[in-house]
Amino acid sequence: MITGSEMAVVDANAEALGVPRKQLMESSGNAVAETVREVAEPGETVVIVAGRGNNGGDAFVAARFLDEFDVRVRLLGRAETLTTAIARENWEALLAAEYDTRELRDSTAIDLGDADVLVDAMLGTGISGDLREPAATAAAAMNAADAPIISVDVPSGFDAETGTTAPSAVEPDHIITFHDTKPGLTELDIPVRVADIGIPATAETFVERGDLLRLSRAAESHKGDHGEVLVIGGGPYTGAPALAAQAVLRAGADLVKVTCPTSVAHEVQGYSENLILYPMQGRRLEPGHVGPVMEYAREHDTLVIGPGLGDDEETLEAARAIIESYDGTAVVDADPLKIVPEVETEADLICTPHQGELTAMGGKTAEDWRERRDLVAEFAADLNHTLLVKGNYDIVADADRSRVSRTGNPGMTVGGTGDVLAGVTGALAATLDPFEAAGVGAFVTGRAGDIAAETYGNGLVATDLLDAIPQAME
Ligand SMILES: NC(=O)C1=CN([C@@H]2O[C@H](COP(=O)(O)OP(=O)(O)OC[C@H]3O[C@@H](n4cnc5c(N)ncnc54)[C@H](O)[C@@H]3O)[C@@H](O)[C@H]2O)[C@H](O)CC1
Ligand SMILES: [K+]
Repeated sequence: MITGSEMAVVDANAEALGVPRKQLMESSGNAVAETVREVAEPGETVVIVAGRGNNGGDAFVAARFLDEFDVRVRLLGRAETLTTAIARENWEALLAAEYDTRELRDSTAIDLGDADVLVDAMLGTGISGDLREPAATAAAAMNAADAPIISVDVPSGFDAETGTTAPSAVEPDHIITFHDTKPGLTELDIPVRVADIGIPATAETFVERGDLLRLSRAAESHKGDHGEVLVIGGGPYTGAPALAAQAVLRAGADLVKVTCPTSVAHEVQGYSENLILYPMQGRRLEPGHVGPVMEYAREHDTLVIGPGLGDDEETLEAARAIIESYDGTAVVDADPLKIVPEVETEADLICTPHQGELTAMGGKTAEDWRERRDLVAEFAADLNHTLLVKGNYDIVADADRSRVSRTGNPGMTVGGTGDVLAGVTGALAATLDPFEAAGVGAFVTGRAGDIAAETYGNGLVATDLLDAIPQAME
């Protein structure tokens, strides 16, 4: 089962993998035509009611595939109002070949009188709200007609996000849906056929450009609140927390604060005047810092804990206390990763180990990415946290899902790119769920590395990635 918005991601990912939407539409339309052939008898009249988007586009393709079949096809639609280029191209192909197309200007005068079969291609996954005119009147006319109705993808008026049906919706007798069934569709108790439209399986496995659609959706639902992130890092390594914090800002968070030992505060500040510091007395994180750090932590949407902290025993003890008393989303990177398998916490952790850190945590790795993905997924389920395992293919998994991101390049083995990844992921986790944040974080950071490599090749450094993050998120 797949929701309408998830379908849009997969669809755009298919395009990124070289299978453009117009090609998918060709398969969709073919499948619609096949269903019509099953429902209609030779010599009958099939009336297709087409909407303005790609749902209508599917029907235009279907009309072309039905040309050789012994039925009369009449197509009702409004060419000048089509909203997508591929629907328009398929409409124009019908006009050029002189198919029987008719303008549907006024659906109060819709004439379905001689139809033996109706095809409902008005609205698919692109619907928002109840049916508006002229679709509502056309739906009523179709429902009132005697002919069986075939709905394309979903009944027009059905919301593939929530699985709810508008009162004015088309009431079909058959549904031909694409790629996978949609939530609530089978509960309608109408025969549903699912057509394979040639979307590569990896359009759902790989994080690709389509996944960036999640960013605009998150921006809409969070209405201007892009999150506040606290980075807890620094000690033996001074640059790491500063890199992570700058990555947080580049990835679009509203505010970042860094809590780091006073011994490195000056250096962290030196990286950027945009960073706000909460210094902790001393040279490294210690158990005595936990109280005040937790107070800061509660004021933020997400934490990034680990960059540059080091592996001193007391530091790890403090890190453990912080993670155990936190209940939001936290990205855990570098040395504190090794304590994750033993921590008990309400927090949602996104752990970002490289292969070595993964094995130190007790996880397993393999040469083949599919095997590695399965091993990481198993380990994520054991931990009950999200894992983002860095490598030439980054593997992201939580207790029940896994994804693979293929962006990035060998130049990124330079120090500091992991800190950037932790920051980007921490920023994204303020508006996305942890699994999505990890997937998009891996994709965006690798893509920023690819953009940086265009200029610097193998000589790229972590700060080059920072500048490329906004472009990598487009
Ligand atoms: N996902 C895939 O892989 C493929 C899906 N295909 C088909 O495309 C539709 C979705 O197409 P889209 O253009 O996004 O939207 P729709 O055609 O469903 O509708 C958009 C159209 O409708 C107008 N509109 C929105 N809400 C309403 C309303 N409440 N009342 C009236 N009109 C409304 C809006 O303004 C637009 O003009 C999917 O379902 C599949 O059928 C392709 O085949 C490619 C592969
Ligand atoms: K439809």
